[in-house]
Amino acid sequence: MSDLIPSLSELHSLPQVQQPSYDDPDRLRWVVNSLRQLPPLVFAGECDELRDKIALVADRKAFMLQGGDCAETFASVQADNIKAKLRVLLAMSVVMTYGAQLPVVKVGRIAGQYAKPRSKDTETRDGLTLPAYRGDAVNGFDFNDQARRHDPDRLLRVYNASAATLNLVRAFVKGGFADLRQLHAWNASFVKDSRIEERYEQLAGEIERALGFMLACGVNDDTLTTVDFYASHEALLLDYEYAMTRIDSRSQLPYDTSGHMVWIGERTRQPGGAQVELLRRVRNPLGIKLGPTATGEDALSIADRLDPDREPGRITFITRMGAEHVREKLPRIIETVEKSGRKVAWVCDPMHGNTFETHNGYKTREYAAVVEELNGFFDVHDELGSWPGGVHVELTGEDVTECLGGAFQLSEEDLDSRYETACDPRLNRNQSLELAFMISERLSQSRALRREPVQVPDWNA
Ligand SMILES: O=C[C@H](O)[C@H](O)COP(=O)(O)O
Ligand SMILES: C=C(OP(=O)(O)O)C(=O)O
Repeated sequence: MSDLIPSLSELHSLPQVQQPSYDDPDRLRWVVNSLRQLPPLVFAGECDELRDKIALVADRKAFMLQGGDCAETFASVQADNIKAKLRVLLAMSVVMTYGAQLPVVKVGRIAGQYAKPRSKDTETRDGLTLPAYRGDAVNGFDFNDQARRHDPDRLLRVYNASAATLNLVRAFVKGGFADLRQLHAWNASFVKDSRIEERYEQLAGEIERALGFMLACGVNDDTLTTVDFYASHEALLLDYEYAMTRIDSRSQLPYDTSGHMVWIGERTRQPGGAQVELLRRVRNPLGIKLGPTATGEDALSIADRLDPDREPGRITFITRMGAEHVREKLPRIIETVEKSGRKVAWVCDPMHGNTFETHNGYKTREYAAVVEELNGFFDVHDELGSWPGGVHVELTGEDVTECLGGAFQLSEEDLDSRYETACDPRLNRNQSLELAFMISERLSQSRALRREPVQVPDWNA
């Protein structure tokens, strides 16, 4: 492609984990070449714009909300589903922006989140062992031989599903759906728990009055009617991410055009590994997951590899320690990184360290543990004087029953009624909104602790 990017065979010669094993290399080659002919899904300039916004997060001037499905599926690429996800993310961001008086950078786990790293390569049911489901990008969810085969043609379906999703997302966020005057409409048939509903309706009413005042004063610009929304996913599959990497015609630099922001997972963040080798060459803003076994030195060594020039907004550390470990493990990591002089965005993923299996066999998370990890995250940052820059959550706009607790006190027995995730349990729309109120309170406290005046960054500066 260019000497700025290693060839696919060079990439595959590096240590790598969590990759599919395809049985037809010719077909894979054909798929990769076909993908390389297709237009980029996102534009380099949009990735730069997001990097600038994340730089504001690292600089304490904004908060980041990153959320969406654990695993998107081809079957769920439907208008209602995408709209519901967007609606919950927009409602959460309004709650946080208004409550904490801080701009919120909105990033979906969307339009590309189709590949999953797994703990085990296989799954056994009733004595039959088959390859584990690795996301629709790799194989099918159904438990039979044919579905579980790793099929390279699925990468083309990922491209098409991502393009269709992005197209609708762009239309929604720029075409009137995200108009702040629609706040009540986003809520129609939404929050059903009376406590949260009351809070949301009260907040929407206050914002409506404030907007009315602004409009009466003659303030009427795009910021009230449209939002900037970005797409992100885990850059897990080397073949796909390589095929989507393009040289930007403006800067002559490579960008992974499969999403605005891509992240490296907890299982694939080896500094000498293939994912890091590819992503260190592309210009996108990058997320790096850090679990409870990560040290401050690990964090620094991967950051040095991915971002030797310490470019503002390039690195977001997404910490997912688990509620049990966050207060013990996180401080050392933050201290080591901050002492090095690096400025990164610190984002809390309160989901991935808090997964367990119930007696009735469901993989789940307790809403209380999610809140507890977030409280630990805020407490640690408040104590160290660093900035709790964002949250990364697995959620859906539907009323699923996948995580326990929350406003409706979902119990293990309730999981049976709407457990629909293809991989890990997601917060439903009520739990998500409830979490947004909790975050907005903690954010206000963090800002008050620092006695920071309200600052409105100039996104376009
Ligand atoms: O989303 C993260 C991982 O893909 C997921 O937690 C792995 O789940 P597993 O342990 O069931 O394989
Ligand atoms: C796999 C994921 O997380 P982690 O790498 O932190 O386990 C994920 O966010 O989908």
